[in-house]
Amino acid sequence: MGLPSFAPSDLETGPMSAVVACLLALRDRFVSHAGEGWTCGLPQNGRMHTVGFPRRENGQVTQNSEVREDVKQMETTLQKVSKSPAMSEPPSVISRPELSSTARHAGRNFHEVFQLRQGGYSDLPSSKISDMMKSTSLDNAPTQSLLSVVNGILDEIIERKNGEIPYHLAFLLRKIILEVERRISTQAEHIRNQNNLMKAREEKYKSRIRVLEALASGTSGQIHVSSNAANGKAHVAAEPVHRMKMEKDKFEEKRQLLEEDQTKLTKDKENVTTLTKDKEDMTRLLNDKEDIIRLMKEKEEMARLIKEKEDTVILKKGKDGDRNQSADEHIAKPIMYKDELISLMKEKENYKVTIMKLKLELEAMKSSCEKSHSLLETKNKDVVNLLKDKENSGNVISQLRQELAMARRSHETYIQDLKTTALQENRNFEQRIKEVELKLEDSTKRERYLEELLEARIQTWEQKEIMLNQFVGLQMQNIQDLRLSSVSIRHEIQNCQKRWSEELSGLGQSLKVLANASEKYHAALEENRKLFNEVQELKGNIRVFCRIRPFLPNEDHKSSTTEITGDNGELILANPTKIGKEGNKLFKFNKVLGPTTSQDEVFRDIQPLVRSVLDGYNVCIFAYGQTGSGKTYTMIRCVYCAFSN
Ligand SMILES: Nc1ncnc2c1ncn2[C@@H]1O[C@H](COP(=O)(O)OP(=O)(O)OP(=O)(O)O)[C@@H](O)[C@H]1O
Repeated sequence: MGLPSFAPSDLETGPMSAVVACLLALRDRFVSHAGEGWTCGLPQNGRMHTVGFPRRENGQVTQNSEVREDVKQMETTLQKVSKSPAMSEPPSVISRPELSSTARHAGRNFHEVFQLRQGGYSDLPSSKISDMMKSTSLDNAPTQSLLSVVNGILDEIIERKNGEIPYHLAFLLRKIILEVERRISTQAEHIRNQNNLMKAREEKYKSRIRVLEALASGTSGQIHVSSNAANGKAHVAAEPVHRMKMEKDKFEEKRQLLEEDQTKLTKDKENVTTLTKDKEDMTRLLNDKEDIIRLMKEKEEMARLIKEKEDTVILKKGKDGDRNQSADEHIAKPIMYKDELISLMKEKENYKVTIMKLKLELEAMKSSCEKSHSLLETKNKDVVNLLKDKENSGNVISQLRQELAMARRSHETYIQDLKTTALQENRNFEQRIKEVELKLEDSTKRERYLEELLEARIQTWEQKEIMLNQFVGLQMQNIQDLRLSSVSIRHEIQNCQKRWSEELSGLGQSLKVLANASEKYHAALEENRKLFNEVQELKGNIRVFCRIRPFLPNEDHKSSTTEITGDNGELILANPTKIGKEGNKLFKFNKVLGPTTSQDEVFRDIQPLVRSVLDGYNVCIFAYGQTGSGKTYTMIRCVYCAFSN
């Protein structure tokens, strides 16, 4: 049987699975040794058989095919266990309080049994080993104890010269190896989960840093808004307080998350410590294997010594042959040497077989050790990477803590500002409350005054309503009276209308009579006018009147004399200073108006001319005479009388 080969890619992608495969190969190797009928000897041709592990049932050994089925079943179970997330946590790190005491007790029992043993493992009673093989004992036993047990059993196998191994011990070895495989696979899964957790945590920290940056940039804006709000609008002041509470809650949540992360990191650190211990155990196992190799070398040395002894025996045999030829009394000695030789030959054969077997085991163990060593180196690198990740995480955490402290300081400053603003706002609120209370008192007083006024006005309006009702009643009565009177008036109007219509008809007839009379009057008037104008024409179109002004008070009455002879318009002027015709001059006019003629008499002569003007005739009147003779006096009077009439 050859050990499984591992590609570098396998080592990179799944070092834990490679370790599991290696241990499985080791297990199969041991099982194959044990499967050769309770005594695990090598065949004569030196080849290893892949024989399954036999089981004892009712004192009989079962067939190898059944054993192989069991082995396959166990391998399948092992794969399931290594892949199962429920089994990913090793029992050594179980933290449940109800199991911890039981686990400690079982682990102590296991350790006591396998460390404080008397003699070899094969000397232990099968009942005790079966007790130890119970799932609780193996599950709760420390890994170091398990490895030491494996080491002890391997030592015992090597020490046994014939390679025999008891069934129960081989089964125990197999179970322990399975348990170790399961733990290693669980650790691998755990490390993988830790890697994923670290990546997720890194993403979370990055997102938190972004959130903190956003908060740091948004906080100043909020302060600015709150300061603006504090200037005038008091009702907005409650909003910053609410926002402050929300910010505080957010910081509390972040703090809790950071504490949880710190706890998780502490757990990771503990897991890394456990892994480091496991690594140390594996290193110790490797050292033990090196001791095995050293023992193998010693065995080789021993074989060499046996060969030398054999050579010595052969030489002795040659000497004894010479002695047989020389003496008969020494017959018994060769027989004794022969028996000794036969036994030595048998022993030599056994040693040869053992040496061959050990050589093969040594080679297999060497290769497995090398692979285990490379796997351990890979694991060591993983552990180093994990430690580096842890350091980086620590740096990130310290950086985040610093940022958190800065954010906390800024938050405290912001809270302080908000408190100051809140105090100021409270003062403003108190002042406003006082003002509002004063206004409320004023409004209460005013309300009372208004209520009283309202009551008075209601009473007044009630009185007015009563009066109005009375007035309305009176008015209604008056309306009734008026209606009655209006009916009577209507009757009267109708009677009047009848009378008026009758009178109008009478007036119409009178008007017709008057119109006829008027027409006749106008006709007579026209005729009269014609006759008047004809009279005027007959009187003369050009008429000359002479008016004699009386002497004014400052004039001499004896300077001139006038004499009017009659109404025929003749006038004689007498000048006493002159004789003859020169002393009496006769003038003839249409009419002569004397000094005693009044203005009305003058107008009486002019009035027909005025009527002719109104009838449409052109008339011209002008005055002629000496300055101061009385022209203006006469004309003004005539015009005045004409317009006045
Ligand atoms: N018939 C009269 N009776 C009394 N007084 C008269 C009469 N006629 C004229 N007088 C008086 O004679 C005066 C002169 O009259 P009037 O001014 O009319 O003269 P006259 O001719 O218009 O003068 P003149 O050419 O300068 O304008 C006035 O004081 C006026 O009162």
